[in-house]
Parts: sequence; C-alpha cells; structure tokens
Amino acid sequence: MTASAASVRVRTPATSANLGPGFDALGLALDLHDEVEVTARFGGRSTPVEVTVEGEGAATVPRDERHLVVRSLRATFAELGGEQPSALTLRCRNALPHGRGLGSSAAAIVAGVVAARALTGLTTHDDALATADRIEGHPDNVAACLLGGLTVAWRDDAGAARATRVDVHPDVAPVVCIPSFEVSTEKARGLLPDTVPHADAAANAGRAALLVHALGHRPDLLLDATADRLHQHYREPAMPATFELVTALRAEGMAAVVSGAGPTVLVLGAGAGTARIRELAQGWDVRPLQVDTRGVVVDYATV
Ligand SMILES: Nc1ncnc2c1ncn2[C@@H]1O[C@H](COP(=O)(O)OP(=O)(O)OP(=O)(O)O)[C@@H](O)[C@H]1O
Ligand SMILES: N[C@@H](CCO)C(=O)O
Repeated sequence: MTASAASVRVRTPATSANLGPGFDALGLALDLHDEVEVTARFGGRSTPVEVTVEGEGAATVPRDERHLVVRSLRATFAELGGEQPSALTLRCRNALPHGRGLGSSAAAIVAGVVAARALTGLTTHDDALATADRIEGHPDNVAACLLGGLTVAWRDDAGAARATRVDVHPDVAPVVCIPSFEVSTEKARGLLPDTVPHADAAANAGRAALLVHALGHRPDLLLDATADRLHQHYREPAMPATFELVTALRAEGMAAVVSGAGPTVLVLGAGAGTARIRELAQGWDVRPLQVDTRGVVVDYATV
C-alpha cells in the first residue's frame, strides 16, 4: 500500500467552566491558547509517535501514546472507523497552565478530536462535541473550547452531549487569578457528594438561569448570579487559599468564582476593579483576559 502524509494545525482556547452555579453546564472561552501541529502518515511501516512540547507541561506530560492529544487522536480515528496512522508527529506550543481550572485537558482533547477529523477529510465538527465529551467525561469545557464565547452544554436523553452558544455582554471583563499550585480535576471531583439537598439544587437552578441572563444582558446582576451551593464549598479542603480569595472578592461586591475545578479564581465583570483584585491576590498571577469568540481554529492549509 502506498503511504501518504498530511498535516493540520489546531488552535484551542482556554475555558472556564461552571462560572459558579452552572456545574458541568456553563463554559466561557478565554483568549489564551494552545497550538498543536499534527502530521499523520497512513500506510507503510509503523513507527512510535514523536511529540515535542514547548511551554506549559513541557517538563511533565508524557511524549508517547499516553499524551492526551495522542489519546484523543487515536480515540477519534477509531470512532470514525478509519485506519490508524502508521506514524504521528506532534508539535505542541502550550500556553494553558495544567491542573489550574482553565480547561487544559479540554483544549488537548478538542485539539486531538478536531485534528483527527480534519485528517480524515471532515471539515465540519458538529459531532466533535459528543466525542470530546466522551473522552473528558463532562461537556462544559469542551463545548466552550469548540464553539467559543459562553456556552450552555447538556446531554440529551440518549446521553449525547449538546451545546448552544450565547452572546456575552461587552462589560463582562474576565480576570483570572492563577495560583502556583495545581489541583487535578479528578481529585476535585472526588470531593463532591453523591447527593445534595433539594434546597441547594433549587437555589443553583435559579442562579444558573439568572447567570445566563446576567452574562448576556445584565452584568449588574453578576454577583447574585454567580452564587453556588453545589460544588465550590465541597472543594474547599483541596484549595483553601482559593476559597479565601473568592470570599474576600465577593465581600467587596465582585463576582468571583472558582474557575472549573479550581484552583484558579475567575472574576466576571471586573472592569475598574482589576487594581483591587491585584491587591487582594498578591502572589497570584492576575491576568485580565478577553472572551474568545472563535473557539477552536483549524488551519486546513496543509491537509
Ligand atoms: N496540552 C496538553 N498536552 C498533554 N496533556 C495535557 C495537556 N493539557 C492537559 N493535559 C493533561 O491534563 C491534565 C490536567 O487536566 P485537569 O482536568 O486535571 O485540569 P485542567 O483541565 O487544567 O482544569 P479544569 O478541568 O478544572 O479546567 C494534565 O496534568 C495533563 O495530564
Ligand atoms: N465541571 C467540571 C469542570 C472542570 O473540568 C468540574 O467542576 O469538575
């Protein structure tokens, strides 16, 4: 069989999930990006994967079949029913910090899913969400990473992930406060109870609905809209400094939440409050970010 090779470059945004009350449902894409160039050869002799990594995770991520982008590529090629590449080369340039609540795993998964689809000749990514959700285990980050902006994600009655995008009001100026320590999502999910009081579920349902309206039209309601009773306080033991900063910021009227599974703190509608955030978050990496409105970007030039 004749061998053929093709490359594709994929750029994926950071994402902040939950946004307070929207556990496993709401996601917001932010303008901080990872980029990966994937070259695949089909046919010919099989060779081990080659992975180079610059930036975040360069010292820690595996460079073999365990690499998350490689695993996502393999899972997607298998799901699409095509042949697996006989050779895979990845060049990763990472800006998203790992294990901080800014969707690094979602970005890696979406990159692998979308790259495999592109290398298979697909140019639309409607089914990519379901695949990425199956790998990640929850749809909120991967939805925002794929679509950009603010997303509401859910699973339909057959269990397939769905998502829709909502326009974000220009005053929703996100600021992230990133600590130097990591907390894995696996550990943070392990702290959650199997059941919650009905009153807490009801309170979150109301606030999550209000939050979609506040982010789209009424940023003045963000403080009330970001109150959560379903996940943040259960996770406090793994990230007491995060909880302390969220509490201090909220006491001053700022809509601060745990970003994703933590330990980063996200402040929504910060605007002129950024100087005060820097004062309260000394020792944290405080970064004002724009909302990313594009989502995943694929450069098909070389496919
Ligand atoms: N670009 C990447 N390349 C390879 N592996 C990655 C990459 N990004 C993340 N990972 C893997 O995912 C792990 C981090 O995932 P985890 O879900 O714990 O945190 P997160 O995705 O950064 O935060 P959150 O899910 O709360 O937003 C890393 O330790 C690493 O194993
Ligand atoms: N909804 C997820 C986001 C982090 O990946 C969680 O809070 O566990």
